[in-house]
Amino acid sequence: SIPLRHGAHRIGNRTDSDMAHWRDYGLGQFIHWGLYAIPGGFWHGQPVNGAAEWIRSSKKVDPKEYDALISQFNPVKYDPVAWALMAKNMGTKYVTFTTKHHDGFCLWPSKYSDFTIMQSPWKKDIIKPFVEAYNKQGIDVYLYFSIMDWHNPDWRYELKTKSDSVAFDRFKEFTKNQLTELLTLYPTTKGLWFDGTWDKSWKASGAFSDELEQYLKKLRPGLVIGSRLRADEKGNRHLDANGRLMGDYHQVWERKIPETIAEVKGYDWECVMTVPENQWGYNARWSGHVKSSSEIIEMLANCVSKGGNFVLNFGPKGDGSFREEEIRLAKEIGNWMAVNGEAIYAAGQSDFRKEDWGYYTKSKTSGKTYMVVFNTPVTNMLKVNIPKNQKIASQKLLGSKQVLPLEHIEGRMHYIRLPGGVRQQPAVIELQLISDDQKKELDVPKT
Ligand SMILES: C[C@@H]1N[C@@H](c2nc3ccccc3[nH]2)[C@H](O)[C@@H]1O
Repeated sequence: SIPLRHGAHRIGNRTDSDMAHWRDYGLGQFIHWGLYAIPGGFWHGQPVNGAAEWIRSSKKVDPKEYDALISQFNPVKYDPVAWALMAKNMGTKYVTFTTKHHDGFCLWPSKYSDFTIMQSPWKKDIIKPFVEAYNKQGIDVYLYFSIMDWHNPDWRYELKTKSDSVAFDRFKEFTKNQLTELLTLYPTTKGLWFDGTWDKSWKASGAFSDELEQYLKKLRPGLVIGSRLRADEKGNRHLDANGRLMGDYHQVWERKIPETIAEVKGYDWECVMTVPENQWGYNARWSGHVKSSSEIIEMLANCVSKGGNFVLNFGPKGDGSFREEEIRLAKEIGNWMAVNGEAIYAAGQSDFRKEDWGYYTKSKTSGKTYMVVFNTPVTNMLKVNIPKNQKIASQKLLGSKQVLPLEHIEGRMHYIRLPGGVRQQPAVIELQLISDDQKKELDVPKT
């Protein structure tokens, strides 16, 4: 292997309890909120193509004109307690919240910037009440932080000259100071979600990104940081020059889900997903396909069946209120999670062969296997191929606890008959399995 000083420092996944807790989340919420929510995808009355939180860049807005949005940021409907309750009712276990997106606007009172919530009419810390409200609901908080910062004059896309490097050295110090602020002001933060690290300047800063990660983890032992922060000294990201993951989980899955379990490569991972096609910040005009709760639940089950977490994004409006579609989605997902959460929470990949009707998950706590059924066959007969030395002791519909008929076909092939009827959401069947020898004991008549 290639000798690396700033490549992966660990072979395999983290084995500590903080990471085990992260692995068990199943369902998370992402929140993108900032100045971009004010224009909401429109500029001078015209819709702007691209993601709403990128409007400054995609519309090539005059920085002074964009930054002047700060004078309009006065979210009178911001209610973190209500936000946290909506998340709780959705069944959310962790939340990732934008402290600073690419535009450089800080939602916390940073001492190192003149472009923060304190310079807006709101004049109060947004993050602190948010963290308190979510923690009160038992939801862990992760802070999103964009390394790329369009507002900071020392930011560079690439380091061409000596003066670029001098400026970028100042920028790296600024970055480290802001991250220290965040971990100090919000000590219950469980992890940092880095973004904006794809440019050449950062790829040339592998050593710094490595030292920064080690510094942050020393400041907060147990902190969870994904693979989007680091670069190795050769400019590789996510995987180092030896193909090893740099970070605690694979953070490449933005708006995409691994097709096969092979693509997961055994790493911890999470998928972050938007409701419309590609809008993270509030956009007044959602064009294209908007996902239904059924589609979102299908993605959630898909991720958990492959050992990952699924994080759904919400983009509050500039005034701090949520749009109707997102409020409805949170409710519908929450209704399903209330009945079927045991198939998602502290669950992961099962050893059953994937079938067309949907996904298997396996609970790490109950040991039970779950069938999350999306595509009911016209026969209502669900194929189940039982792995060697295992038998199904019971098969029940979650919610109704109704025992379903099990028919042996041949060999390890069985059918489970799903009750007919139209369903809006996927049905979940709980399988209680026992090993063959256990079954023999059970079959022996009591003397
Ligand atoms: C989690 C997501 N990451 C940001 C982003 N910017 C991108 C530019 C190019 C390609 C992908 C991107 N994702 C999005 O603005 C959002 O914050």
